Amino acid sequence: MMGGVLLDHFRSSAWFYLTPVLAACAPIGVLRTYFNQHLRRPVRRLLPFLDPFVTIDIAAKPEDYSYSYQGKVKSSDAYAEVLAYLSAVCSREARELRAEGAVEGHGFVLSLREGQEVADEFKGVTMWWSAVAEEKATWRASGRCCRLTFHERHRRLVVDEYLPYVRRAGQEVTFGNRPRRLYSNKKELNYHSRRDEVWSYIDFDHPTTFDTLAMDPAKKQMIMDDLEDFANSKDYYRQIGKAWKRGYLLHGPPGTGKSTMIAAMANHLNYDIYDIELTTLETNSDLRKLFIETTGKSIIVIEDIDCSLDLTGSRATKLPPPPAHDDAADGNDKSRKRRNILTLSGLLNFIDGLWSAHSGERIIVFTTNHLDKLDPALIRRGRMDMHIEMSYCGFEAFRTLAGNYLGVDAHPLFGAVGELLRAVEMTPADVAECLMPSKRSARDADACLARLIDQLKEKAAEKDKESKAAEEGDERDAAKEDDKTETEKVASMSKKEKSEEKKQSCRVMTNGARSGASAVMSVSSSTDHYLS
Ligand SMILES: Nc1ncnc2c1ncn2[C@@H]1O[C@H](COP(=O)(O)OP(=O)(O)OP(=O)(O)O)[C@@H](O)[C@H]1O
Ligand SMILES: [Mg+2]
Repeated sequence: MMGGVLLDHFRSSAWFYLTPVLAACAPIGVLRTYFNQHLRRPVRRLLPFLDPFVTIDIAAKPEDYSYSYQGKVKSSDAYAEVLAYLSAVCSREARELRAEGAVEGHGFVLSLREGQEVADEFKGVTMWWSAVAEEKATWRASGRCCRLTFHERHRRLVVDEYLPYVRRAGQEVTFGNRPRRLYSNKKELNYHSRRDEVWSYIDFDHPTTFDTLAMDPAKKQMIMDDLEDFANSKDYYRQIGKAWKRGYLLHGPPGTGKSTMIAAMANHLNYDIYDIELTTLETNSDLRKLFIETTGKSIIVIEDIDCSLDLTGSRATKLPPPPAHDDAADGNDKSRKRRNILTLSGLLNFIDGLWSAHSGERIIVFTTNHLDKLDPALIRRGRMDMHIEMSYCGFEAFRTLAGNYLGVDAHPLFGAVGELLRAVEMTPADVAECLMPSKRSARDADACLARLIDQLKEKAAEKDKESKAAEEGDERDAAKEDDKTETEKVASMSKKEKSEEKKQSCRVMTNGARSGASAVMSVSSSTDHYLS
């Protein structure tokens, strides 16, 4: 009775139907265990013989779906670099392409449409790239990926050489496709700030080139050669064990073209510029943070370094005087900051400390109007490899400016200008100002050159006046000096006479008071006092 009730209950429950299914599945589990334990390894060994090709997927979105601050999924760097690399290969070979706006700049990136394949040659080995839809696509990510297929025997070549090469080449394509940038540092930094939070940038579109830069042609050529040599010397720097960076110190009076030279350098090498405003930084770690967030192929500039910081003198941390009432609550924080303030040694580390050996080439440029104010440690060779003096306008520099502003290479007034430039000092900025035609449409060379000659003559007259005044001043000083020497002569004569008198009086006294030495001393000292 009891058994019948239980049987009815079992029949009406789910177990009645599940039990046969479970019984049927049991051998599958047993089989799987058996396969894992005994067959998996030999089968894996056999696989390369059956299918010798290996595939690597480079996904559009990284696994961790990192978000940018606007809430968008950040595209994987590697994927963007591979796409940029493949863009050139695709444009040659593929028949069904997709064109997308480049992540940076205004160009297009050509990529494969899904299911398409292109072949790429590397060191005589053929690699196949195809576009596939990723299996793990989610609502967040489009799930596209580039699949690389190659023969098993080229595994090491692909991993060690080909993939790094593809990334590097992709970075170069991306860099080359976008306009150059002028970065400037933001004021508020914290240790965890990302790159876009420490630097802001605008497109750098400065028209200056070495052709339009006015300076001595031989010096200009030397600088251009040096820059090119540096940019092509990656292996050399590795071989000699030096970080791939070079320092240039530009010094000279205001308006001689130091900033213009930096623009010409950036345009010549096609590098970005990072302009660091030191006065906005508080600590050495701020500087380090900025530096770490710079990229290769860049010029890091600190303008007017003598004014930016008190960097002269000792390398020791210079602590500002403590505030009068530093309340306990924020006292710790303040004192921590004060102990870690931006120092000369911090700056030296920035130039050639260990962490300056960042990937990629970097040029560091300092400018100053006062070379003599800088600490020798800061500008010694090796740190600032090349010292470039930007000087007043010479004739060759003037000819460049005349070409730029007036479009003339020769003119009857050039001779007069040349002579005057030899006699007076005028900065290229001032010369350029004179050569700027009042009406841009009509470049009136005669009028501009005549204006320049007038200015130069004015300067020459001023210089004459100054030198005459200086000569007169010198003569007056010399006359004063003569008067002074006369008076001094008289004074010294009377001093001599008086000391003679004193000696005689002493002799008299000594003779008179042979018995007491102290008496002699007192007399002589009172005589001295009198004389003085
Ligand atoms: N060597 C030069 N070649 C061409 N243009 C020049 C040159 N020097 C100066 N100029 C002109 O003068 C302007 C000012 O020059 P620039 O700002 O480069 O001078 P600077 O040496 O950096 O001055 P400062 O020391 O005041 O910063 C430039 O915009 C440019 O038009
Ligand atoms: Mg300047």
